[in-house]
Amino acid sequence: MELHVRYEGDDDPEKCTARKLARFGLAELHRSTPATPPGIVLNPFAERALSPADADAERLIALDCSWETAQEEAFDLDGPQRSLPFLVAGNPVNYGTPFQLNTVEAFAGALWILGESAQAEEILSKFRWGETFLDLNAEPLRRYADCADSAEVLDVQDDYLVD
Ligand SMILES: C[S@@+](CC[C@H](N)C(=O)[O-])C[C@H]1O[C@@H](n2cnc3c(N)ncnc32)[C@H](O)[C@@H]1O
Repeated sequence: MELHVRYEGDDDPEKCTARKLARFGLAELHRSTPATPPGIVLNPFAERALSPADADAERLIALDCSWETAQEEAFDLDGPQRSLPFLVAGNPVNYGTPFQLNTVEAFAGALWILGESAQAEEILSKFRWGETFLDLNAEPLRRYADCADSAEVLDVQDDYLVD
């Protein structure tokens, strides 16, 4: 699966996971919206959750920006918009926070759900906390990857949401 990033460049470049993926040739950065190719857009505001029904996609697109500037309109990129279901961050900046993943975690979670677990492990292997993300989310990822569609993914997600 090709991984593409609309790169805003407003976050700490030293900690930016998208830049690191690009350095290893594991993702491609695009500095403008028109330059970003179409694909499944990983958008936390999207109504439809990513599911194995999206597995025929050729590309995943993330928006790498700070969470302060990650407003809904910033995700206006070409392609079907999908949110990731309940998963928690394993990185030191947002450890344990649900739904607010960094770019490599969002790609890895999406790849796992789409049946591309080897690629998920490959991209996370470049980060010392990468395995933590998979350890923390092992059960939900397995269950989401077994779903048929977005509605089933949301049903599974309900098991992890506390009232
Ligand atoms: C806001 S940026 C922050 C990136 C961070 N600066 C880094 O270095 O990785 C994270 C991106 O990952 C994707 N993402 C994170 N959590 C998500 C979720 N719950 N659903 C869909 N996409 C998500 C989105 O594309 C989002 O813009």
